[in-house]
Amino acid sequence: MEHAFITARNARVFYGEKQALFGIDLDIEANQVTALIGPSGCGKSTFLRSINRMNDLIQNCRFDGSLQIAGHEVYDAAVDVVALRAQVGMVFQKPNPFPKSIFENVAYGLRIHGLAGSKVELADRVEWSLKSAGLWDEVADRLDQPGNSLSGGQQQRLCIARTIAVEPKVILMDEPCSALDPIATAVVEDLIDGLRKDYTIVIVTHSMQQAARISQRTAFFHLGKLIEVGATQDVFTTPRHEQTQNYITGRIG
Ligand SMILES: Nc1ncnc2c1ncn2[C@@H]1O[C@H](COP(=O)(O)OP(=O)(O)OP(=O)(O)O)[C@@H](O)[C@H]1O
Repeated sequence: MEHAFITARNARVFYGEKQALFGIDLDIEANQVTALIGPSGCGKSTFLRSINRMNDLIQNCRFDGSLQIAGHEVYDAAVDVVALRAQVGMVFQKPNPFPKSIFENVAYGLRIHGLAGSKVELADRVEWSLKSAGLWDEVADRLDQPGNSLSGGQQQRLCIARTIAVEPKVILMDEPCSALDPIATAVVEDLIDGLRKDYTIVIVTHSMQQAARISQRTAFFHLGKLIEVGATQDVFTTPRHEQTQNYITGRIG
């Protein structure tokens, strides 16, 4: 049997003495959007951040178990974490462009990862990334202006462009639309749907409507455990567990 692109086996995460994830077994398929849902504090973000070892940046945070991407153990001591985070990019809740120009926001990662040889190549790659993020037409004539002069939705697409620029395999998104208005949210949701043909996307969302709109698979977490995972439509229409049912009908969370 073929393995899923990302596999978590008995994944446990601790913050000091406190255990936040309890033995997560989860398969994430390539070129799909997988939504992580569940009540506040259930461990969605902790799980998301363990995929690219963002949790390493939190003091006292420890991972146990196995997490593999394309058959490679992410927590192997030999893993180059900087390279891993380029391969497994992340988009955050609040758009966080660098305090640099629109162009530099995208070019920066290309430079530090040595992905553009010449000036022309760099400019081409920036243009391609901004096009892929659906932002090019809005910024082509103002590339030298600060990234934070853009609207919230544009800034989030700039952050997506920056992530895409370094050619990741996986894009992690932690509530990427929660700071956006409904119109900007719809634009970013359309973008995510388009991106999945080239990337594997894992998204944490508080919005069940959003999970239903954009994901193919949904994983429901509760109190640090993975309660159920399945095709999004099945999880929302015929959940197998009472806790899932309670959450999606608004009784908990
Ligand atoms: N930096 C940290 N230090 C200590 N405990 C933490 C830290 N981050 C998260 N936790 C704890 O780990 C558990 C899971 O938190 P996590 O943020 O992953 O949940 P979540 O489902 O993403 O919540 P939310 O939807 O509110 O963002 C919670 O009990 C939380 O208090």
